This record gives sequence, structure tokens and C-alpha cells, in this order.
Amino acid sequence: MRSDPVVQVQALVKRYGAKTAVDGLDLVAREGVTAVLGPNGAGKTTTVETCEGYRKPDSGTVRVLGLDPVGQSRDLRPRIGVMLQSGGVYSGSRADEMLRHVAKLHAHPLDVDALIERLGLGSCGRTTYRRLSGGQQQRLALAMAVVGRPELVFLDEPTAGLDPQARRATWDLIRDLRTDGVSVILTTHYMDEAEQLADDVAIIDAGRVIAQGSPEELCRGGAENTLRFSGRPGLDVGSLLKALPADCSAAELTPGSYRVVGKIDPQLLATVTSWCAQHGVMPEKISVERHTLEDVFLELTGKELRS
Ligand SMILES: Nc1ncnc2c1ncn2[C@@H]1O[C@H](COP(=O)(O)OP(=O)(O)OP(=O)(O)O)[C@@H](O)[C@H]1O
Repeated sequence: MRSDPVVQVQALVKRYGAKTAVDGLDLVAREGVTAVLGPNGAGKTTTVETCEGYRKPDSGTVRVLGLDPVGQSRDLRPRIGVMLQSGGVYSGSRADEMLRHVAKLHAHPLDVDALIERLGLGSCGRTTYRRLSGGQQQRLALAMAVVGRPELVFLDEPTAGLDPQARRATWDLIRDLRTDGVSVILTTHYMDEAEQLADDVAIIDAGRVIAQGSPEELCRGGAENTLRFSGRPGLDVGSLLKALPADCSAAELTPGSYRVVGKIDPQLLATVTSWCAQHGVMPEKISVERHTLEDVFLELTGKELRS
């Protein structure tokens, strides 16, 4: 594994006139897949575009693969792949021509035909960009970002608006990139996408990173988790509580339906089942509800992701 960060952003500030879009943002992304999440207008695209060298910071420093994306763009450009949300494509060109053209600009491109097949673009090769559907344009943009075998790819909402099949194909491609040692910076509004793909997640709100960690770490750091089980009504909840760690709570919500709230780990599950065994209780319908990334996001930002 590469030990240096692939992206290092320190105290980044970016304004558009009076609007401060990025407000002292710090972000370190290492090898693997880093998902950048945040509500609309949080500053994700601005941050990513600054890393790509399309925007100049008002202050702060940005290093991508150790290079300054503005001052050293000539060295950096061949090493990164960029999928823009829109634009950057000649709308009158044919899809396959564009992809082959981009492939030729690189020393060791991926197999273009295989990539076209892979992303389900086989039927659109001769179609001009402007006549492709939104989802096809999106997949073509993804193909153009990865065809040159970059070391690092920036994907801005790569699956927004895609049908489930195209979404899966995109996920598989991102997984394969990761396996091949390509690092990915991915902005997304889909929590399941971040949970499925990301080694590391950065949550941005109001122009700053407000939380960062693996999906597991972020979910652990959120509110408590819940274990539910059913048993005969009227169990001695006070006795159960004594068996549990001090920071847990337990209650009989409705007759015969019990809830334990706390840090639910295998040990706690064992404690509950062993308490049940000692009290001649057959626990039924045991379920553990872990907090999802979406819950954590909501707690931290107070906003729904897909606003
Ligand atoms: N070119 C621009 N001119 C003026 N304001 C801009 C420009 N681009 C972005 N902004 C503003 O900067 C803020 C951050 O926008 P940005 O696009 O970086 O957010 P985002 O997190 O990517 O949002 P979304 O999830 O909606 O894509 C927003 O308030 C937006 O309106």
C-alpha cells in the first residue's frame, strides 16, 4: 500500500464572490476508495474540482499524488482520471470515437472494446454524444475517466440517475479499479454506495469536513445501536440490566417485547442470551439494528442526504 496520501487538502478556502463554498477544509485521502458525502451545496464539487486543478484555491494547500494540481498540472493530468458531472465532451462526436481518442492519449490504456461492453455501451458506439441518454452519457464519461489507467480517479456522482443495472456495473468497475490499485475519490448522495464501496468516508457540511473514517467507524461513532428480542411478558428487566454494561439501557416496550440499547457487540449478545438461559427464557426474534451511515449523516448534518 502507498503510505503517502493520494490527496491532501489543508485549510482550503474557496469563494464565489461573497459566497464561501469551502471554508477551511482539511481532508486526507489514502489509497483505496474515499467517498465524499454531504448535503446539496456542502462544497463537495468545489473541493473535488480544486483537487482536479479546475479551480484555484483562495487559500490553503492542495496536493494530489504529491503535486500541486494548478502549478504542476502538466505532470499531474496524465496520472489522474476525471469524470465530470457534465460537460467536457464534444457533443457532436461519436461515443466510440471519443473513447478511442482518449485511449490513444495514454501510454497503457484499457481495452476499449472490453470497456464499452462492460459498461453496456455496445449499442451506442456510433451514436453522437448529444443523442445518448443521460445514463449513457454518464457511463461514457466514466469510461473516459478510467480508460487511461490512471493512478487516481475522481468520480463526481457517478451513478446519479442510473438504472439499477448500470449502477451495479459501475460499482463493479469501481471495485475492479480498487483491486488494480487505482485510488478513487467518489462524491455521492447514495449512502448504500458509500457503504458498499468506500474504505474511507468524509462527510462535508457547510464547506468543512465534519467527520471522517471507515463506514464501520462512523457508524460506531454515531448513536447507540439496538438489540430487540421477544420472550414471555413480565421478565425482570432490572435483573437483565444488572448483567449488562453500565452504559446500556433495557426496557419491555410492549408485553413480551424487549429492547436493549447500547454498544451492541458479540459479547453483549452473548450476555443477553446467557441471561435468558439462566432465567429459563427462550428469546425469540432476536434482531440487532445497527446504525447506518444514513442515520449518522442525519445526526451530524441534520439533513436528509437526497434533499
Ligand atoms: N460557479 C459558482 N458560482 C457561484 N456559486 C457557486 C458556484 N459553484 C458552486 N457555488 C455555490 O457554492 C456552494 C458549494 O457548491 P458545490 O457545488 O461545491 O456543492 P456540492 O456539495 O457539490 O453540492 P451538490 O450536492 O448539490 O452537487 C453552493 O452554495 C453553490 O451554490
